[in-house]
Amino acid sequence: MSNDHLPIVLVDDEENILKASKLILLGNGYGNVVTLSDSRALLPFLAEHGAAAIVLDLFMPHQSGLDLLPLIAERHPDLPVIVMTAVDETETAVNCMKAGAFDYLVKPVESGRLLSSVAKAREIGSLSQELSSLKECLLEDRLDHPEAFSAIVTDSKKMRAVFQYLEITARSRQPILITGETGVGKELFSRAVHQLSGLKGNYVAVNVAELDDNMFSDTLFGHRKGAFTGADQPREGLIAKAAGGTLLLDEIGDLNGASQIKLLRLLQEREYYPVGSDVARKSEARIVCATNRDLRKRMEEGKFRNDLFYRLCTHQVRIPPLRERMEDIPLLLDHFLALAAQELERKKPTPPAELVTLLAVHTFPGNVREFQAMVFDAVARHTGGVLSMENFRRVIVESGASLPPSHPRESLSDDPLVSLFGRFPTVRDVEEYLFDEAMKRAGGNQGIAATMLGITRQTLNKRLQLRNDNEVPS
Ligand SMILES: Nc1ncnc2c1ncn2[C@@H]1O[C@H](COP(=O)(O)OP(=O)(O)OP(=O)(O)O)[C@@H](O)[C@H]1O
Repeated sequence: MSNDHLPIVLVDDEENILKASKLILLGNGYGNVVTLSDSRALLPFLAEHGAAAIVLDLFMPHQSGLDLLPLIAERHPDLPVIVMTAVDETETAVNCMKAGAFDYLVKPVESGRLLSSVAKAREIGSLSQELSSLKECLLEDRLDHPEAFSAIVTDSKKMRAVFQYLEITARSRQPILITGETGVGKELFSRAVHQLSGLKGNYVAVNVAELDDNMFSDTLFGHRKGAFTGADQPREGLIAKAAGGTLLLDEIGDLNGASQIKLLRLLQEREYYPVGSDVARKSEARIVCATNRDLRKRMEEGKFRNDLFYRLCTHQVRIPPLRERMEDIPLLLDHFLALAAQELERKKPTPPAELVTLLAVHTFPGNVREFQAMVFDAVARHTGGVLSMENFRRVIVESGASLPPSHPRESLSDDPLVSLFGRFPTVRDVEEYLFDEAMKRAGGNQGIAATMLGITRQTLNKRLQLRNDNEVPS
């Protein structure tokens, strides 16, 4: 749960300082700032309302900041406290930090310094609260809003952990990065994040891989009338369209370099300039990014900026590929059979009992999207009775059940056969593998290899001969 709705609490016995600090914060987008001139009111206030961060004076009558610090740390361990004092002594500063202070500012405090400290404190506080909630949720295996995930058909524990993580992080103002191979359902997750966020504005999605830098600025930031030739009318960008809502930047791993800098600025400053305008606009849209690329690899290749990656990955989820959650196959099969039957206006066919076993040997490089297409095609070809396995068999054999290049065989080490052959092997695959292996270990001696294989030398010789004859010369 994000702490954005909670107040920033300023505690100081000097009214002037309270007023000045409050004005600085209000003028910079902090809508909820509470001032307390009597330090004794702080703990009861926190117990009733909570806070996103506290700015605390040290020397106050009745209850000093130094007395309060350990009490706050004990009762509200995730709450960051910024100490703001006239005492410029290293020893005091060290004592405060030891007692749990998040930062130490010496009066008079420059407004930029106060703002950056409060912004950091709020961010850290939010993350630490999220972490505590996440631990709690995982320990209790709890899901508070299962309805947000109703479009995602699954029976997988890995997916449930992703749901739990998103429940906690969806309300934060930080961007969320959703990664996963093509067709795993990233768009569905992005919609679930929007629903969970409680934001009332629009959900807007855009594929940024298709945009060059000019188009990126124009599409996201909009333009002023007359900003460039042909700009006869002003254009509202997608950030404005998604104000108070969510903007999904899909295929973020393919975003061009120049636009990456603009996006980083947008995320850091939360403001942007429409094309042709020098008046900054506040961005009120929550950003979700999705990609099927490996962003770390893109960084190593120099195609994705490090600073943008680290800005995006505060909240990051990886949606597991279908082959890592084969327990989803029966549910998805049933779901897509019903969907296909409804769409094609026919009776939902009954799948043969062995179909799930056949599907389990496939590695689904196109993930759920591929599976959905397979089922729809089978239902379209279905002529009555029990659903034919033939269509599924053909697709699996034709695909060679090969893995996408980004996922090498080692990643499937939990299934030794798939790990060895890249798919569930045919008898012929196994036979050829065994013959080659035996010949290798026997140093090319057919007699020894035949003994190892438990067949006669003649049989081995015949099989090898046959294979050589069938091999297409390269
Ligand atoms: N768990 C699921 N339950 C039901 N439908 C799903 C599930 N996962 C994916 N789908 C369906 O599979 C299709 C592909 O999903 P989606 O477009 O969200 O994938 P993606 O991860 O965004 O892919 P890409 O990286 O190619 O954009 C959609 O039709 C989606 O509705």
